[in-house]
Order: sequence, then C-alpha cells, then structure tokens
Amino acid sequence: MLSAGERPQHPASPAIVDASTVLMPNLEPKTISPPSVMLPHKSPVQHIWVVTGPAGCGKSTVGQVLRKELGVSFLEGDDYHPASNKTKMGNGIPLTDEDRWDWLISLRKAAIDALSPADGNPPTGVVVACSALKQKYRDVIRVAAYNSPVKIHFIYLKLTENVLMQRVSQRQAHYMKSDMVRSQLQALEEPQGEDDAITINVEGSQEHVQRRVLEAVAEIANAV
Ligand SMILES: Nc1ncnc2c1ncn2[C@@H]1O[C@H](COP(=O)(O)OP(=O)(O)O)[C@@H](O)[C@H]1O
Ligand SMILES: O=C(O)[C@H](O)[C@@H](O)[C@H](O)[C@H](O)COP(=O)(O)O
Repeated sequence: MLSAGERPQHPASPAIVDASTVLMPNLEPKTISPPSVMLPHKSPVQHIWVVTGPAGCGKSTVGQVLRKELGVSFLEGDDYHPASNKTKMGNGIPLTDEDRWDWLISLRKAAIDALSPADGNPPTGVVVACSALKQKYRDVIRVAAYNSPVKIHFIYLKLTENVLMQRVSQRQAHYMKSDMVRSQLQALEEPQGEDDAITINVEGSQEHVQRRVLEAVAEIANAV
C-alpha cells in the first residue's frame, strides 16, 4: 500500500515528447498513420489516462482521440464543475484551491465508476481531461490507484502562452475566456520528477500531436 505523498512507480517512460518537430519531413500529415494502441482486455490492470494542461492546450481534442483509439470512455473535466465554479471562470475570476477540491474529487469518483460499469464488463481504462495544474491536484487524482490494480498516467500537453491564447480565443461558446490563461500559467506546476507523468510539446499540427500522444501511450501500455 502507498503511504500519503507516495506515488506509484512506473516503468521508464518517455518523460518529454516533442510533437513540434517533424521527424519525417517527407511525409505529409495526412499520410501519417498513428500507431494503434491495443490493450489486453483480460488484464487485471486498468488505466486512467489523464490529459492535463491549461485551457486551450488540446485536452479535449487529444482526449477524444484516445477515447476512440483505446475504445474506452472519455470524461470531460469541465462537466464536473459545480455551477458556481463555471460562473466564476465565466466572469474571469480564477478558481482557488478550495474551489477545485470538490471538482477534482467528483472527477476522480467518475473515473473510478467508469472502470466498474453496471454491465459487469470492465473496460481497459478511461480517459479524463483535467487541467490538473498543480502537483497536489494530481495527487488528488492519484488516490484512485490506492489499494487497486489501477494505473494512472498523466499526459501533460505543453504549449506557450501565445499559442494557448490563440487557441482559447478560437473557441466559441466556452465559459473559459483567453484572459484566464495567464492566471492558469501562474498556478501551473509542470510535472517534474513525477514518474507517472509525461510531457508532450504540442506546438505541432493535430496530426503530429495525435501521433506523438499515441506513440507515448503505446510505449507506456507496453511497459506495464
Ligand atoms: N494541435 C493543434 N493545432 C491547432 N489547433 C488545435 C490543436 N489541438 C487543438 N486545437 C484547437 O485548439 C482549441 C482548443 O483545444 P481543446 O481541445 O478544446 O483544448 P482544451 O480542452 O485543453 O481547452 C480548439 O479549437 C481545437 O480545435
Ligand atoms: O478547457 C478549458 O477551458 C480549461 O482547461 C478548463 O477545463 C479549466 O481549466 C478547468 O475547468 C478548471 O479550471 P482550472 O484549470 O483553473 O483549475
């Protein structure tokens, strides 16, 4: 059993992956076929794949790709905020630690529930989009693995402030406006020395980001 503050140790995984570098310059994005990720259905180990980072880094986009490729459900973190948090964020007021606890706990519970569906067919895992800006927020999610054969993996999507601002500005009809990005970056503690977390630089096109993420996920899954 893990004691408080202790994190599950993972086999070596790529700590930082760069999707902004075109490793195969002769390939057009549309010719790139991402690796497919197959996880054994009979394995007692289940995975919680948490896609993290500030608003606009691509959590929902990447989360949907993983949902499809892994054949598991996808939980959008935004859906688990109480209305008061959404109102705050919509008014440009950054959330406090207190605002975030209940949200993180609800999201963690939803992830655990998704691993034990009522139909009795446990999935190989679940994908969760959650900003998880600080280490202590990731620690709240990590509790889901205590005393259970669950492995948690954080996939942090790293992007510069300028690009984040551009991408958030592009989004229509979302309560989170671009001026919140700065406060999120101030709160951000990038994962460092956290064995269950990888960083993916996501400046590149969606195709390249998708490929890098799927390669990283395949590598982690194969190492378990
Ligand atoms: N690699 C990418 N290149 C360009 N635009 C992207 C990329 N990934 C996501 N986007 C776009 O950026 C915006 C924010 O992405 P989204 O997945 O909603 O981020 P998040 O869930 O982290 O807030 C969306 O309009 C999305 O289509
Ligand atoms: O996609 C987005 O717009 C954000 O990532 C959004 O998910 C927001 O970040 C969280 O709902 C909680 O806010 P904090 O990131 O400030 O905790």
